[in-house]
Amino acid sequence: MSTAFRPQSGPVPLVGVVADSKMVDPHRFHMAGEKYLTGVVNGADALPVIIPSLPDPLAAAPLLDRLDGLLFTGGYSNVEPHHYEGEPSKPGTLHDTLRDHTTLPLLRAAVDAGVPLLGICRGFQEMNVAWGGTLHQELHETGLFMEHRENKDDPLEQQYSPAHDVTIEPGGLLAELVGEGKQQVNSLHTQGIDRLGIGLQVEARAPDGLIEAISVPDSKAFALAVQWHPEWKVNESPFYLSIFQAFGKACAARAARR
Ligand SMILES: N[C@@H](CCC(=O)NCCCC(=O)O)C(=O)O
Repeated sequence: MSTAFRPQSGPVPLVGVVADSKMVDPHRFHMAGEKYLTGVVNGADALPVIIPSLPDPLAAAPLLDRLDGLLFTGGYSNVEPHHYEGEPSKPGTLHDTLRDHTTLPLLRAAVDAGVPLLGICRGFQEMNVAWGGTLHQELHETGLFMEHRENKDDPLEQQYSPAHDVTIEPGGLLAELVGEGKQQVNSLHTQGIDRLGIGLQVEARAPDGLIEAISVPDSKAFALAVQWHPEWKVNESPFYLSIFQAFGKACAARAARR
């Protein structure tokens, strides 16, 4: 599937994609995974722009004025536990302080401003924390859940292949999109929702009861976050594609109001 942007009727939505901050040799870079960018192009029919996680975070208002949507991506780093009064991370845990400082306030600001947003994996966990929820830091050590991690030694295709069902909860955005019932999703995460954020709605659960998708029911605009990775070969899964298309439709509606 070409990633060349397909012309469409109406103004082209501009979608901000949050960046991970990483040191490459002596310099700090701000990066977003390619599959998120192509997911925005091929799944949401929109133009992606990377939003840096600067030491002095960008002011939200002028940014949100210019954006038609925001994608909060997955990432190997974990939200720092002090953001949810969690126990200190295990030694060697990867964090991204700058990303946390950008995304946690930006999520709230985007909902307040009526900017559509989609959260994926780490972005899903950020939404829960931004709404006052907490995380299990090592799901596999709780004894409460099945294995949700990928095997990093497997080929990527296998890591991102369907791993378990999720049951779509009645009355939410996902139920509107695909109906209640079960959907197959991939699973590449060590952490997960413990206490649900205040005012968030559960959209889907794994067979072990773990919350796998949430939304902000009182948001003026589309505000959904999922623990799995719908950006992975988005055009090859009707379920994954329906999520990005619903997000893209909300972004296009904002663009059309400009
Ligand atoms: N670090 C968190 C979130 C996991 C996550 O986002 N994994 C995907 C990383 C690679 C990608 O962007 O696809 C956790 O471990 O729960």
